[in-house]
Amino acid sequence: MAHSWWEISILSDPALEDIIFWRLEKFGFRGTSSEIKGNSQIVRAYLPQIQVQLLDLAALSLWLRQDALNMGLPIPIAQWHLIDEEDWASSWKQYWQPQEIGDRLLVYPAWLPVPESSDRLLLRLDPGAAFGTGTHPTTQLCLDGLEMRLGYESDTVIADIGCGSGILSIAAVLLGASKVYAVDVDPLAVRSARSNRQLNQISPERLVVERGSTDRIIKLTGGKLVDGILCNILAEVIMDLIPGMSAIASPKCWGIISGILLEQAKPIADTLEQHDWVVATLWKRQDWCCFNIRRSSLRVGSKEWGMGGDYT
Ligand SMILES: C[S@@+](CC[C@H](N)C(=O)[O-])C[C@H]1O[C@@H](n2cnc3c(N)ncnc32)[C@H](O)[C@@H]1O
Repeated sequence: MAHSWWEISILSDPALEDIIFWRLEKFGFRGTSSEIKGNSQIVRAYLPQIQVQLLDLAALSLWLRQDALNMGLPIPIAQWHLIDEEDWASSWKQYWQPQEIGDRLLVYPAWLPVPESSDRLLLRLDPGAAFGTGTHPTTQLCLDGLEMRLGYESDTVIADIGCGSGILSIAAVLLGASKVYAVDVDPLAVRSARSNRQLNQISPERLVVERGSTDRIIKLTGGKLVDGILCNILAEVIMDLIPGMSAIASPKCWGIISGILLEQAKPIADTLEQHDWVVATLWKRQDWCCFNIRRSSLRVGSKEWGMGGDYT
């Protein structure tokens, strides 16, 4: 039987975009897109019908109303209706266009014809029901960080925790990583990442995609430690995953960690430092931030060698 999906569209002041994305993500919405219409913006997102009750959507709308009032902005107009699986699959696609990210990547919807030539690395993607189209600021921050990291390294083994559509893992391979282990707790994400792996003609040996989290990485690598970690999940989840990240990290491991709102940066940075990570830089885009971290293996007495990030 075909599933039905909620399609929610929210008309608002563009200044509310971040908070709307954040609320939708917390609700589990996927395929989020935004479009500017005059002085306003429309954010659209989709969620399987069975995952949410009508009353929850009304509550979401009240939260958004409260957010707007707190920020002194016009109250957003949220509308929702049910669409069937086929309509869902085609409706959000029309709002998602090819997108250049950083200096080297071009994220390209799978259903568009492949361009004859491009001076960028083509990352073809059909996220299906998974998160990760490249439109979200946190994904973009991670891709920027990855591009910079892999520009200087070769023969790098990477773990992507919470791979979603596989966008970061595939970018890592395109940028030269020798092996990537991608995990996600959501079976739909695993399916999506595997099919995107195939779409980009990457072998299952070079990009391993499995269901799970940090503990699964240890099993997949046979206990070998990784050189780099990508993790773009919400701050609350990252907090719990930090010990697991330390357990899979080699002494020179780096990490690109995002999904963190600016006001959540300090507790996350403190916890990272307690687990022997140095927060080297903090990048921000809109209200979101991304930590570039590395293992604090260079210690002299209790003093660490490394740049402290400004995350207060
Ligand atoms: C915000 S999406 C990121 C997707 C993609 N990596 C990107 O950057 O666009 C977060 C993903 O993390 C997954 N996730 C949530 N908690 C997790 C956990 N404890 N371990 C592994 N994956 C998790 C979710 O299922 C979701 O696919």
